Amino acid sequence: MEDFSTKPDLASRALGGGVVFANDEFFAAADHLVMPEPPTYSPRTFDHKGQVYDGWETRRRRTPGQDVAIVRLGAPGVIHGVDVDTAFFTGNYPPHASVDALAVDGYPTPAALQAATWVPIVPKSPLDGDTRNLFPVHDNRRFTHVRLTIHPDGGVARLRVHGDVVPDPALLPEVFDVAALANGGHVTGCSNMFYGRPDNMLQPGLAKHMGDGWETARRRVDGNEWAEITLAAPTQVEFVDLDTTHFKGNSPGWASLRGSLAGGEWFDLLPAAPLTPDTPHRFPVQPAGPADRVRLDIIPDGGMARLRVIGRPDRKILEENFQRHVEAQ
Ligand SMILES: NC(=O)NC(NC(N)=O)C(=O)[O-]
Repeated sequence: MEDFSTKPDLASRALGGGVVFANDEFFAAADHLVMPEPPTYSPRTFDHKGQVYDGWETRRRRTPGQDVAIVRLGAPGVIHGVDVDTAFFTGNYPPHASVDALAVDGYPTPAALQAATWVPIVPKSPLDGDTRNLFPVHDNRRFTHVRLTIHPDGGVARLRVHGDVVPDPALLPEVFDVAALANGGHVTGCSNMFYGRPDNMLQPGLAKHMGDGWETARRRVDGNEWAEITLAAPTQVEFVDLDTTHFKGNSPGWASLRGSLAGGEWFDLLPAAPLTPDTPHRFPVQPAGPADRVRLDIIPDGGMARLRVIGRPDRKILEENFQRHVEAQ
């Protein structure tokens, strides 16, 4: 079985995910649940409420019940697994958790979300403290929200909701970035990710710092490093952005981009071009037929903050993909 935790985190704040409701945040705010950075801990650090935690922490319950937090996914999609990470919660982690999901249009209020009928995706399950707790999910439907319930109370550092983004074509323009995670692009392979994961390149906005991009180790043998990205749909590519921002002493010397359709031969979208450190390059692409996959070669190695593949995707395929995951609802 494929390791679901390598798939994008649909709940991540990096994609615009957010906590829209929590019934109790006495010790620590539920907003921490969706932060993209790994959780941290500083022992014997107290604020006015108690020990400071990088997570969501409720008070000790003195009445029966559970605590809940509702998360709006940054990018709606099919959920392949959930990680309830209790990092640093030792004497105060919840002994059990369950997760439900919901598909809803528009921008519902917290009250409407609480009143909705949720679909169980992880039944009430035991948790371990101070560790990731991974639960596979088998449901082919596209969801927009998740609800974490902790039984009866305690602290959770992060809630990661790993899956495949399924964008709503009705909300997408004719021409857009078909490599963006938010639009359904995703990494399907890479030669080296020593310092930074290649799917960082597909995150929205400008890279915050060097750690927010794809970075390889220094290559000491012949050849070059590469990453392969599956696009949102077969696309006529018009522009490619290769952004080396923050990579000053470790930008690739050159880069090329090739495309392929339906597993066919690779063809050039951008023949090897020299790159400048710390620069958001934009290259026009000569129409060369549609591609549903691209391969970025960085020569010989280095870092890339962002990769954008801007083009005109096949609307019919976007629509079919969307319908496949909403029909079941
Ligand atoms: N030492 C603690 O962590 N105590 C309490 N939590 C905080 N945040 O102080 C508790 O009751 O779980």
